[in-house]
Amino acid sequence: MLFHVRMDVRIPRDLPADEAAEILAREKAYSQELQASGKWRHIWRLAGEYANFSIFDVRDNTELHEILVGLPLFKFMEIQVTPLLRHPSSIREDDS
Ligand SMILES: O=C(O)C[C@H]1C=CC(=O)O1
Repeated sequence: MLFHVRMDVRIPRDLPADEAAEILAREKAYSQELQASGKWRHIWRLAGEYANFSIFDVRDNTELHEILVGLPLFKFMEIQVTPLLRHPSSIREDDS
């Protein structure tokens, strides 16, 4: 199942810099591992925002939920999820 996910990152200004750096390093490793697995299919930065648009390709809602709650930055994020399905006019082979 494909999902579009918007993640807005809100790291508190008073979080110590070393703690923030450690969380961001774990976040990057976690994200890149999931990208390599194919479950996190795309990620884009939103210009001018500390946010991303991502596409996940996962088994079901439960797997997506487990991935999202496992994000090291999860407690500092606002997340919006939109389930996607193939458009009947699509000519692409890889969008379902
Ligand atoms: O920077 C972000 O958009 C938040 C987060 C998502 C993946 C990652 O490496 O960081």
